[in-house]
Amino acid sequence: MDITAYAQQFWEEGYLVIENFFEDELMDQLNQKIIDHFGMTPDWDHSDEFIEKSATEVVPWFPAREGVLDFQVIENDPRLNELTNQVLGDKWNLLYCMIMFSKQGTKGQAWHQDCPPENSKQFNLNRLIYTHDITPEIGGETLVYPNSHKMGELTSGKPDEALDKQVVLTPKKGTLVLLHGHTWHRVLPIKGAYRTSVNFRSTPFGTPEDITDIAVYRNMRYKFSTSEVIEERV
Ligand SMILES: O=C(O)CCC(=O)C(=O)O
Ligand SMILES: [Fe+2]
Repeated sequence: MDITAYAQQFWEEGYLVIENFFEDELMDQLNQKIIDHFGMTPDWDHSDEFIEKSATEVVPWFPAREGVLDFQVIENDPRLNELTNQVLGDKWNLLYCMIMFSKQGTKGQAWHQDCPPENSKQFNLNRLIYTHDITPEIGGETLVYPNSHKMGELTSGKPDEALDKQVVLTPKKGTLVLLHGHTWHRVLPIKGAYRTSVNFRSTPFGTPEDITDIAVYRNMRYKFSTSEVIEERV
C-alpha cells in the first residue's frame, strides 16, 4: 500500500476509496452485530422536523457509549492508523465510532457537509467501513462532489437534487472510504432490506470536539445538540 500516494489522492479529491481493506469474515461478524442491535425497523432517533426538512432518514448508534467494543478492532488497525497519520499528521484525535443504519424504502441522506467549512483547518475526517456490498440494486450509494472540500459552503437549493459533477460510489464489503467532512456528500435511497456504514470519525489536532454538532444542508444549517435549525438557506 503506497500510503503517501493515497494521502495525496485524498487531499486532491476530498475523498479516497480503497477496496478490500478489511477481510470478509470480520465484516460479516460486524455486520451481524449491527443487525442484532438495530433489527430491520429501528425507530427514528432524530426529530421529525429534522427528518422532514433534511430529507435524511438514518439512525445513528455510538456503540462504545454503551460499552460495545466489538468495533475497536477496526480503530486499532495499524494500516488504518498509518494512513490517518499520513492524511492528518501524527497528532490527531479519534472523535467517535458511529454506525449509521437506514431501513428499506427510506431516503438515505441529502447533500450535506458534516461541519461548517469556514475554517479549512478544522474538520472531521470520516473513515467509513462498509460491512456489506452496496450495489445499484440495494441502493444507498454514496455520492461525493470531488474537490468540494476546497470549495467552501455547499451550494443552496433542493436538498437532494443531482449535481453536475457528482461521483457515485458503490463500496463493497470491506471497502474503506476516507471522506473529508467539508466534501459535499449524500446517500441515495435504500431499495434493499437495509443499508449500513461504520464511521470512525477523527479530527486534526486542535479541532473542537463538537465540530460535527452543526451540519450544513442545501436548505439549512442544523445543530444536533439542541435539535435546531440555526440558519435557513434559500
Ligand atoms: O454512509 C455513508 O456512506 C456516508 C455517511 C455520511 O454522511 C458521513 O459519514 O458523514
Ligand atoms: Fe456526512
